Amino acid sequence: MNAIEARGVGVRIGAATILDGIDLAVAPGTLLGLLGPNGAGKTTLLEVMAGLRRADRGGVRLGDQALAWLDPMERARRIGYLEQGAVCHWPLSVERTVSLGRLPHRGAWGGTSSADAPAIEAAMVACDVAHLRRRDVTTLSGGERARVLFARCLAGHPEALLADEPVAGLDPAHQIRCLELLAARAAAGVAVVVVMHDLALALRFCDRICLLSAGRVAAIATPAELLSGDVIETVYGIELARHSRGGRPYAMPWSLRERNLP
Ligand SMILES: Nc1ncnc2c1ncn2[C@@H]1O[C@H](COP(=O)(O)OP(=O)(O)OP(=O)(O)O)[C@@H](O)[C@H]1O
Repeated sequence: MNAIEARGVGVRIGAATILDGIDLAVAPGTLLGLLGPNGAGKTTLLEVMAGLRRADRGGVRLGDQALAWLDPMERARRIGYLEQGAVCHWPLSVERTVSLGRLPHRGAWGGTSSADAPAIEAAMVACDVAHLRRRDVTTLSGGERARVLFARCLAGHPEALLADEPVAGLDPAHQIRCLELLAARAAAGVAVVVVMHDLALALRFCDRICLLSAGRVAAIATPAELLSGDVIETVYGIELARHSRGGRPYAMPWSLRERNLP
């Protein structure tokens, strides 16, 4: 059974169709990259899959249950959502911020459990922010803050993890570390969806890639399958430089197909 699945999801805003009949199933143990040009609908789809935005058509299933019928606390416990932009509104310490990822596990009376402290510590270590634990999150650099918010998400041990551009703003070492962490969560049985713009990293790390274009699915395939055709070039209007390493094909954006930019 799929851990999380969008079925026929359609979203309209005013007169605009933002998403149109999206079917996307993510099995446990899969790291799925959600890619596509700016404005293709990636964040909108992730918000629908996280239960943060209502679809006008279709819906989302988490395991064998309709997401819309889940109690919000259970939904927060089972789905980890990392929003785009690494925004922290409150001047909390790093450790306290990461501990907020455990809130959905609190009982009706708000009590902590013995699983909280190890989960918080492991998430801080995994995201390389343990040394910042006493710092006020609002004083961190953008990349440090992004890692803290990622740690908050990991600390909740969700069964589906939806991350919107988690590697944006990270240096190359922390980008690789972040994607290795997501791959490790997937290997542990989590269904992971990661929105990204870095084609080379997506092709390198993701098990499958869903390519969105103007609110529709242009392709869902493995990196090798995608690179055996030209759907990536067509969707982005670019030429790729193709390579392979250790038998695994990858590519990087090389040039525009048409020079119609200013
Ligand atoms: N409140 C809104 N009113 C009008 N249009 C909106 C609104 N919210 C989103 N949109 C439009 O919906 C489309 C999809 O937006 P979305 O943020 O999902 O795209 P995206 O693929 O995540 O883009 P990016 O790669 O730039 O982050 C865009 O054209 C955006 O302008």
